[in-house]
Amino acid sequence: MSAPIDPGISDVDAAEKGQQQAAILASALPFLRRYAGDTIVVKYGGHAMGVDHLSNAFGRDIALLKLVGINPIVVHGGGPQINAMLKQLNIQSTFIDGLRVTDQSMIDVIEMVLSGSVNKQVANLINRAGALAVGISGKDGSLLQARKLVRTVKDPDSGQERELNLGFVGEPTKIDPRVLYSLLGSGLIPVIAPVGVGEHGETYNINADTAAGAIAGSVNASRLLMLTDVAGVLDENGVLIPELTANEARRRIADGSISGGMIPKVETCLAAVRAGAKAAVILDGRVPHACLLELFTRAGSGTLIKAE
Ligand SMILES: Nc1ncnc2c1ncn2[C@@H]1O[C@H](COP(=O)(O)OP(=O)(O)O)[C@@H](O)[C@H]1O
Ligand SMILES: CC(=O)N[C@@H](CCC(=O)OP(=O)(O)O)C(=O)O
Repeated sequence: MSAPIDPGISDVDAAEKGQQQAAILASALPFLRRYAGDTIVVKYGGHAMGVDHLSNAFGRDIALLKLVGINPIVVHGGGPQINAMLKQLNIQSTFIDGLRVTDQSMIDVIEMVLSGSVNKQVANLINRAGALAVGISGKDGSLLQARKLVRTVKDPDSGQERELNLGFVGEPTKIDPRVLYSLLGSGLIPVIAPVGVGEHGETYNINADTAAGAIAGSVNASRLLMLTDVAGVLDENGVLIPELTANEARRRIADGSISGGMIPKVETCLAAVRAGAKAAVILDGRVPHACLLELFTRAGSGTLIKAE
């Protein structure tokens, strides 16, 4: 009998461990069959990006999905990275309902951070894990077409509607998915920065959740996974809500128990399932291998928002 490779592990232990690993792999079979050939859009959040062991696990998850015959498309954020760059440049920014008010002095910086450093870092994470990812901006191939987002609020005193000026914040008007199909058809993984292009070639800053939802709808993704820095949507006592209907989501946004950055996330999930995605999940990006846990185990996690 040959000696075990690791002197600390006996042959019996190694065989047992091998059996366990094989059983785990085999238990993924029904899930692999369910998603084979499907397109899955993953929103990779700014906060979930900052930690090395989590981002390496994310890169490996996406590479693994591709290598088992699923088509992942990654849309990334970069809010914290934009904050850091604006701070270095002494530019203040404010948020309204989770959206960064974006003036002329910021839009070039935001485009540089999102389409430049962050986009390439995310693609590189996946490439290092053994699959081939290509980083593009939403402007490439006119993928993410947009117009200025108009938000109105009711003035509490007069009761009249008034327009908020969010500057160069865009909302998607049309997705041209040809560049995505071209990359997917060549066995590549698209990694998209949430920067949109207007009718006259102008650049728009699009919330990454919103961009991911619009893209998921346009390619009829079977799942939209939104990785973030909390367990999912929490109720007023901080307890995870495992499943959310459209009505309950709207009620919770109106009563303020869903606020800030969670608003675009939930609105996006609702819009994505309305537009054709079969389900959307808000997931805890602080958990290593959150994507694999969600797709390949019965445990699942986070908050599921389903088509009604
Ligand atoms: N009901 C809620 N459940 C969970 N998080 C919420 C809720 N309401 C507001 N939030 C806030 O939304 C944040 C997630 O949004 P955001 O910071 O934009 O995430 P990301 O950077 O991952 O896109 C949470 O960290 C939390 O502070
Ligand atoms: C309009 C708007 O708010 N755009 C976002 C784009 C990046 C983003 O959404 O990043 P996270 O997913 O990391 O939050 C911003 O400027 O921060």
